[in-house]
Amino acid sequence: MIRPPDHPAIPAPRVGVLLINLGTPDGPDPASVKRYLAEFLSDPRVVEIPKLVWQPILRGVILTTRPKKSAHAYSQVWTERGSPLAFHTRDTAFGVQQALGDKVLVDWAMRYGNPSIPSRLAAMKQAGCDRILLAPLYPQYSAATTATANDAAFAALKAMRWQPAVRTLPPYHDDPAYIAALKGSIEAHLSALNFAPDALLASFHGMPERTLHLGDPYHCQSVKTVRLLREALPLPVHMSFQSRFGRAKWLEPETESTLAQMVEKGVRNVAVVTPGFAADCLETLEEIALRAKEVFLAKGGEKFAYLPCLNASGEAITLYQRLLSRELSGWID
Ligand SMILES: C=CC1=C(C)c2cc3[nH]c(cc4nc(cc5[nH]c(cc1n2)c(C)c5CCC(=O)O)C(CCC(=O)O)=C4C)c(C)c3C=C
Ligand SMILES: [Fe+2]
Ligand SMILES: [Fe+2]
Repeated sequence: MIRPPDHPAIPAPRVGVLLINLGTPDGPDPASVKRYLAEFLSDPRVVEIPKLVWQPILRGVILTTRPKKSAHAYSQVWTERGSPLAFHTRDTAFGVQQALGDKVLVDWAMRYGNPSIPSRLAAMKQAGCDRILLAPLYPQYSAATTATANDAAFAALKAMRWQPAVRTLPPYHDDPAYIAALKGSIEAHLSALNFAPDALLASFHGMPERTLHLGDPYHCQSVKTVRLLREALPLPVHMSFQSRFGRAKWLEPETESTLAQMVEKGVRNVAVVTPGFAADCLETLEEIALRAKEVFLAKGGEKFAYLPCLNASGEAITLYQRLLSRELSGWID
C-alpha cells in the first residue's frame, strides 16, 4: 500500500499481554519507601476513607513514621536483583513470553512505582499492539488489587487517540489450573523438607472486614481457594489473613494468632503457604518466613517451613499459559 510521505508510521498489528502486579519501592531506603507508600496509600481503592480525612493522617503520621520501619523490613528481603516482587514478576513475564511464543508480546508493569502501567502500555502500543490483554496477577478479585490495576490501565487509555482493544483477565481463584499449580508446587516443596508438617496454613493478605459487607468478593474467593486446596491435599489445611494495617477491624482469623492457636491444639510442625500472592514479596518473605516463624517457635512450635509462591516456576508458567490462552481466544489461533 502506498502512503503519503507525511503519513504517521503504522507498525504491524500485534497482540499484547500485560502482566500487572502490585508494585514495590525502587530501593530499600526510607525515601524510596516513602514515595511508594505515598502513591499506594493515596489510592482510594486501597484506603476507603474520604480524602479530606485520610490525607492529613497519611501525610502527618504514616509517612513520617512508617517508611523507616518498612525500609528496614525491605532491606531484609532485598536481593542483588532488587525487590523480590519485581524480579519474580519480570521472570514470570519472560517465562510466559517463551511459552506463548512470537504470536504475542508479553510485558509486565506495576500498579504503584515502576515500571508503571501507562509507560508499558505506551511501549506496547509503540510496538504495534492493537489488542491487549490486561492480566492483574491476583487469583482472588479485590477492588484494592484487581480493580485498581484495571482502573490505572483504563486511565492510561483515556489519553490515547488510537486506543488498543482491551480484555481483562478474570479472577482465577477456583480455576482447576490454579488449584493444580498450587498442589504441584506445594507437594514439590513439601517433599524437599526434612520434616513432615502436621498441618498446612494458607495465609492470605487481609482486607478491612467492611469490604466484605460492601460486596467485595475477596473473602469468599479466598475461602473457596482453601476449600479446593483441602480437597486436593492429603494434610489438614488451616486458613488465616495477614498484614493488618490501621485501626479498623480486618478479616479474621489473623495469621500470627492462628499459628499460636495451632500450637495450642497440638500442631508442632507447620508449613505455611500464601496462595493469594503470585510472587514472593515483603509480605511473604519478611512477615511470614521471618516474623511469623519466630512467633510460632516462641509459642512452642518445633518446625516451621515457608513454602514459596508460584513465582516463575514451571507450575506458574503452565498455569498462566492456560489462563491467558483461553482469554486470548479469537485473538490468536
Ligand atoms: C489499607 C491498606 C492495605 C490494603 C487494603 C492492602 C491490600 C492488599 N495488598 C496486597 C498485596 C501486597 N501488599 C503489599 C504491601 C503492603 N500492603 C499495605 C497495605 C495494604 N494492602 C502496605 C502499607 C504495604 C507496604 C509494606 C509496608 O509498609 O508494610 C505487598 C508487597 C509489596 C512489596 O514491595 O513486596 C503485596 C504483594 C493484596 C493482595 C491486598 C488485597 C487483597
Ligand atoms: Fe498490601
Ligand atoms: Fe465470604
